Amino acid sequence: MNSLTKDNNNNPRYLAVKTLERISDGAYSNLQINNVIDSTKMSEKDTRLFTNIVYGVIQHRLTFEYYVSKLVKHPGKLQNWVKELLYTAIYQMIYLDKVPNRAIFDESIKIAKFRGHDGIRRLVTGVLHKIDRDGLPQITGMNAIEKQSIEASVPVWIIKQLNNQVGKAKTESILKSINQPANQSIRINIKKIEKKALVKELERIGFTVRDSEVAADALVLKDGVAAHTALFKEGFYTIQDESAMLPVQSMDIDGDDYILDTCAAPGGKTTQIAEHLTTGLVVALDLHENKLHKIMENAERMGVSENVEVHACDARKVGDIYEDNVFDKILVDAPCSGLGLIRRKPEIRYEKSLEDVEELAVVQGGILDSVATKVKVGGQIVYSTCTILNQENSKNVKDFLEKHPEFEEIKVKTDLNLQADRREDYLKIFPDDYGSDGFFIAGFKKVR
Ligand SMILES: C[S@@+](CC[C@H](N)C(=O)[O-])C[C@H]1O[C@@H](n2cnc3c(N)ncnc32)[C@H](O)[C@@H]1O
Repeated sequence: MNSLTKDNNNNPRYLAVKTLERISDGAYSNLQINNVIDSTKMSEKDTRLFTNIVYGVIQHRLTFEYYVSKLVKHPGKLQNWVKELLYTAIYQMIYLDKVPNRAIFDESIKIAKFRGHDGIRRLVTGVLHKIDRDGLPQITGMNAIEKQSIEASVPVWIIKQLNNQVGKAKTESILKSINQPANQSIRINIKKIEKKALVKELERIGFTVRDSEVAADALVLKDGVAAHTALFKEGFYTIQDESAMLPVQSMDIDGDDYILDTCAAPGGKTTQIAEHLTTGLVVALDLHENKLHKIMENAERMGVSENVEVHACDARKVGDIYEDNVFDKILVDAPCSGLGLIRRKPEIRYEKSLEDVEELAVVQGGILDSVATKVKVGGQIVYSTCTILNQENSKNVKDFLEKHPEFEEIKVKTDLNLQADRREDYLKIFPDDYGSDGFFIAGFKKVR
């Protein structure tokens, strides 16, 4: 175990507290975590512990805030880093079976002493010993939704929306599933390698590999980091959630199609489209010019750059650039609140509000309206989001069909025929359905 030195550069618990302070000030968790991993010399084991603690505390933040509010006399007066330190200790005590409480206490008290003064050391020691002696405080004295919110660490407004839209039992099941670890899934580059051969290679270098229940070209990996292999660098696969593979699957692409991908960065779906093209082209747009290089980098790594063109453009203004009726297919993988990614990006739940959801729905509707004239008669638009609330999903489908009688909704098909007996044409995947991200996909055909 690391002991605290003056710079603490390699101590996973100390770094976790610092990283959590930055994230609670608004920094992105994945960027902060990657920065710390890249700029320090932690062992693989300590890197895993560091990442685990940071994500774990973010996932359970509301629960831990509640506990600390009951365990100290003046929670409002605690400095941020002391709160984060207590949360990291509580997380380890509850969720990390292999770490003995004694080690958690010693390390946490050392950090308290190093960063604070004797009073803080005494406070941290007192809180941890109280938990050890009496257990964690009961979550009581509030209504059922507030209790659910604290237990699952999900804001009340999200629970209320879900209760109204999918019912209490489904909401409960979603809440239970979102604090589980996310799957590590990859999409096979069908232009470069067959599934059987890739599985063999991955197993040879130590991965445990299984088929996905969601997407035929996906594999779910354990026991290694998919982004660190030569196979990844050489473009034999890319890292993508299983549900995120479904919008392109539903597009039924022909090799010579001319396709518009309106919200394309970092290019997960652009490269998937390009893998199906021979002489065809996918035009990938994104509002942010500085993100375009990511799309091309991915296309080059995957060996499909000849079939990809990129432009910076607000998708609500495609009318200024493209003629009407030119594209065979259009993908609108819209900017959204991302609530379907709650497992992979745990802080999303605290950052988004109902107002954001409503504002994003207006942007999404604007993009759909703007691309409607650009697809050929007989062509298709696929609309997708990685969120699970109706405002950004089925409501947009309904509004689009009302405004655009020249389109008909078509049933979304997937390679593995998911939810084949559903009543709706669109496909909704919730995070508890298969353990993949929540996603929404709808398809429209231009009939006149
Ligand atoms: C859900 S992400 C796209 C993910 C991408 N399709 C993939 O599979 O890798 C949405 C993207 O839309 C971009 N965006 C946001 N507003 C936009 C707009 N008005 N026009 C075009 N792109 C936009 C964002 O920069 C972001 O990269």
